[in-house]
Amino acid sequence: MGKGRKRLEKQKTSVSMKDTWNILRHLFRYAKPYKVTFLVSFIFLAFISAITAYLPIVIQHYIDNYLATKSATLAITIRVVVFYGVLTLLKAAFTYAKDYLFNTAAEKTVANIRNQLYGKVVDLGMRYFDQTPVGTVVSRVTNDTETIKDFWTVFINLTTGLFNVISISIAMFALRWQMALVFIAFLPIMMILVVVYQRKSVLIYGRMREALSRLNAKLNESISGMGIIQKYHQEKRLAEEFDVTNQTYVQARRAMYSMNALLLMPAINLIESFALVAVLLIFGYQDFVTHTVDVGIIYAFTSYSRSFFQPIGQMMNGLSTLQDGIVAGKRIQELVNEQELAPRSNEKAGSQITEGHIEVKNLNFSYDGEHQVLRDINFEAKPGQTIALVGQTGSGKSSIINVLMRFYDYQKGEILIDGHSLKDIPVEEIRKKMGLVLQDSFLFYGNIADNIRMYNHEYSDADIRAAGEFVYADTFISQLDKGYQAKVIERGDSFSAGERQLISFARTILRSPSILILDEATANIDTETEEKIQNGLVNMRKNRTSLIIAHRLSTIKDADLILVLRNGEIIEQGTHEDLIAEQGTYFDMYQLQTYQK
Ligand SMILES: Nc1ncnc2c1ncn2[C@@H]1O[C@H](COP(=O)(O)OP(=O)(O)OP(=O)(O)O)[C@@H](O)[C@H]1O
Repeated sequence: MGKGRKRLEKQKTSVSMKDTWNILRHLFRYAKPYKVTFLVSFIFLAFISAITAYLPIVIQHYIDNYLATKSATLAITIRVVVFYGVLTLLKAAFTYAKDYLFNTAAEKTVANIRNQLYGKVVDLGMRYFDQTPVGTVVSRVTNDTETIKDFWTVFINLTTGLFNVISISIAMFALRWQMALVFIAFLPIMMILVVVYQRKSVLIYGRMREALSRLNAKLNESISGMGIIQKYHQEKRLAEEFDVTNQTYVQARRAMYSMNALLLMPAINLIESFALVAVLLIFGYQDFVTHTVDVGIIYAFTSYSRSFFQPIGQMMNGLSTLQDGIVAGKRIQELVNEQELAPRSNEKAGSQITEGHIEVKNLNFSYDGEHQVLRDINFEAKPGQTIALVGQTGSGKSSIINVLMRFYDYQKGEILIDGHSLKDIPVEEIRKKMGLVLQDSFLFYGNIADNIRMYNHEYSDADIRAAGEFVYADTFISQLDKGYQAKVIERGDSFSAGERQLISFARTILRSPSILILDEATANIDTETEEKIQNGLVNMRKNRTSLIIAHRLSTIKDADLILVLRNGEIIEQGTHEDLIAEQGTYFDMYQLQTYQK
């Protein structure tokens, strides 16, 4: 498994308008279960905007109707202060509620995306993992979903800005529509600024992301190849290369901040000041001509100018995050739509495995549809028989197992188990009745007992122990301080390959499969463990059909049938004695191994 060529991740940084809509619709689908929470937070937002627009009117009213006319009493002042204070408190409380609700819903949405992506990943076929680097899959489920979270934050900021612009416009029109028009007149200039910024930022941020991903790739490659780097004194060369990539990234960032320094806040502040100056000029002129300008109104417009233009600045600031979010959303969508699923069965047929009678007829198989890996494979394993697969590396032994276990679909020929096509047997039934032990047995973080029961609590501790004893794993496990409760670190790195395989035997035998499929460990195993493994194997093979990939020919001398493979074809078959007598490839291999010993 996993020997195929990996496809390189394409760095897509721009997305068309049509795709953007599609992606947004897709992202909103994940938010659907939390729509009520989102809606309530938007209602709070509407109230907050209304209060923001209304607060200056309270002051304006007080100035123009009481202060300017010198009719303000202490009672009136206290009433205004209390009213203003209550509104401000309400705004603060609503802001808390809005932020809390919105963030809760956003976090849940992202968690939902992550769960669904993980669900999809474990459903994908091995072909997908052959073609996709692990880092890419990890990045989809972690980084891209994090980017979506930032995307939601910018989304709420944008909505806040929009609500503010609308409510402030209404307030301004209600106070002095002519003045409101002055502000609105500046909007097209703002829009031009937004478009210019957007065009420039797409390029600059694209360059920045690309430089960053190259930086990450360099680091990644260096860490995985550290042994070779140090062995061949490549440190200096790589450090120089890293520096070049690093400089490109720094340059891209410099372009980014000089663009932001120019186009973001300074430009917006300038426009805001122009709008304010225009308003003051018009007010001043009116006052000069008619002597009717109210000071309170000037106050109100001064405070509106800030709340009106600032959100547009925030919006520009968030554009790149939005773009990142869309790109991340696109990748997420691609993964969700990935069709490279694990092979499915014809569930309706629902055939069962009982005896463990395997018939492989004219089997042909290719991983990529181009290179034929198995050609015209034929063999039969009667219930209880042991079949051994031998052959040089790359001859197709693991591929036969991959196909039998339904990790990959086969294209031509047929595999029958107890007379039923393998394609008619539910995958769950295959996984349950066909016990697989791989060369390098994978152990999960936890303890030995959990690794044997595989978190299926139907099995009691006594069952676990019995399985351990049956495969001779018990001897080494009981010598550990905590026995079956001994800790297993990630991948089981604290155990030797042989010990891991023994634990894996126990895991397999506990489920009492009808068929046993075993890829014999090639790793150096001490003779004592080797002996235990062989004894365990003898016990496991009793009364069940076994298919064994053998690297040490001495271990399969008693097999009922030995298949010798070369380039995906069976070139010899028979019992050990038959093949020795034939004096062909098997004979040579056997001689070589015996001689080496
Ligand atoms: N996931 C994959 N995608 C594409 N080609 C693959 C894949 N896995 C194996 N192959 C190719 O299929 C051929 C048979 O490989 P296979 O793993 O079945 O050999 P093997 O006999 O089990 O070898 P070994 O003893 O080294 O494990 C090889 O040419 C190999 O490069």
